[in-house]
Amino acid sequence: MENNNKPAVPSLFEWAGGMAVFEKLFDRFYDKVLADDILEPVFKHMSPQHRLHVAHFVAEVLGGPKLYSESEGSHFQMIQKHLAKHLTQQHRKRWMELLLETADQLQLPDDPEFRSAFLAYLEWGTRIAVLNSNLDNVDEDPDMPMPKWDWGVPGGPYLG
Ligand code: HEM
Repeated sequence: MENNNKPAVPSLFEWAGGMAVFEKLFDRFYDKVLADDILEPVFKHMSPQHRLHVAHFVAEVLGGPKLYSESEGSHFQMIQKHLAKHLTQQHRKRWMELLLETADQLQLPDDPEFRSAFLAYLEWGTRIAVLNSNLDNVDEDPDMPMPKWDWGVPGGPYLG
């Protein structure tokens, strides 16, 4: 029988703390990127909106509002932004390292359930970014939907 008293499972976006958390996370992160020897050359020409767009993209993937796809871009456009950037595993690893360091500094939830899902998405997304960055074009539907990431095997946060 269905248990109607079960609390609703929050999205990863809600559990992380909402949009202000994502905007601050990527703002601090790109400050670090621009001060980093390995990543600065890759990002030195990024637009002033870049950090906000990436924050909104990731927030949307994790269950947040559709700010990115409804007014800033699309999954297809995001893929296009990485084409021919010739990213390496060294770039990707430093990107991951700085983002996770920032997440710790801003005290994003550090429960195993949230962090394993968050890390899984970042691993997936950054590896695809590297793959696409070594292509000149991709044969994808321009209307392809945004990816959606959820809690995975744990199914939700540990609520005690
Ligand atoms: C989960 C992983 C990632 C996501 C969600 C993501 C998302 C995005 C988005 C949304 C844009 C477009 C921003 C805009 O509209 O201004 C973008 C552009 C870009 N991304 Fe990523 N990205 C990821 C990983 C990476 C990695 C690992 C690198 C390199 C180490 C990278 C390098 C770039 C570059 C160079 C641009 C173009 C910047 C410019 O406009 O000059 N991305 N990314």
